[in-house]
Amino acid sequence: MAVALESARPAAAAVARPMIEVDRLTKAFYDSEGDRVTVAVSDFSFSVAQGEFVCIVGPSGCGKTTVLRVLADLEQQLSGDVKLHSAMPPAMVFQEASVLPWLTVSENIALPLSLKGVPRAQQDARVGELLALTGLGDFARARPHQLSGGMKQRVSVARALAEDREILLMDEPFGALDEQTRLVLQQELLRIWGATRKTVVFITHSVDEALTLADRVLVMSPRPGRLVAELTVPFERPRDVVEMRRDKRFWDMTYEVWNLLAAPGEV
Ligand SMILES: Nc1ncnc2c1ncn2[C@@H]1O[C@H](COP(=O)(O)OP(=O)(O)OP(=O)(O)O)[C@@H](O)[C@H]1O
Repeated sequence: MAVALESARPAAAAVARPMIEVDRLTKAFYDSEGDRVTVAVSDFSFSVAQGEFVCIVGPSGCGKTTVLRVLADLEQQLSGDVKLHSAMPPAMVFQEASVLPWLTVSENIALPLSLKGVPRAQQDARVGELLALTGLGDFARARPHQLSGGMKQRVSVARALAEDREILLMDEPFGALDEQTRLVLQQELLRIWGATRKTVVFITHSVDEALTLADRVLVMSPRPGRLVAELTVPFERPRDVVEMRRDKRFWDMTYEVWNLLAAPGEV
């Protein structure tokens, strides 16, 4: 089954229209003989509204990346219904910064545009905007080996934004970074998201990262991943990633999610 892409709907309907609708998704992986090996995700349903930031948390191996790959139309042989109400396929950011070492920061960011044959002047203008948006202005001509891990990941985010796709899929993008860099990039991502209002699905192992970023957190069970709970995150925006850690509700919710992860029940 291929993921269905739809044309964007008229702006009048754009307030809280669903951008992503997943209905009873089940995905199993088979060995070469066709015998079932692993059911990664089972009967998983959720939706994401336009402009919403949703985080998915769950134990290792519960199928989080599989869900993201399904949304990116990278998986075949699944059951259920997956609809993306966007004219363009989603952009993706992975855990490992996927920058090309022989290209400069600007060239890395411009890559999706140059591959599409976008005229050079347009590329330059877009790259200029993205360098400013992601705080990389001083590093336009640097090559990846001259960058820290956090900066490389900024390049990955900038490149994912280059084509201005409506849906951004992020698979543990800050998972390989130290705690302090992670916090800085969470704040940056919140600012970028505030400026662009993409529809974001963000996977993380970190409960506090999910609560820091998301409008809603989906909690998955151990494999086969099912939806255990769906929590609305009450913190007002714009958020300050440090200040919000002084809020008792933040720790109460952290505790609640940890309890769900420790003893998953069915919704
Ligand atoms: N191509 C594949 N072939 C066979 N099994 C696979 C394949 N991809 C994923 N799996 C299995 O599906 C299950 C879910 O994997 P997935 O990577 O989606 O989990 P995850 O929640 O993202 O894990 P983690 O948090 O550790 O990254 C795992 O048991 C994994 O071994």
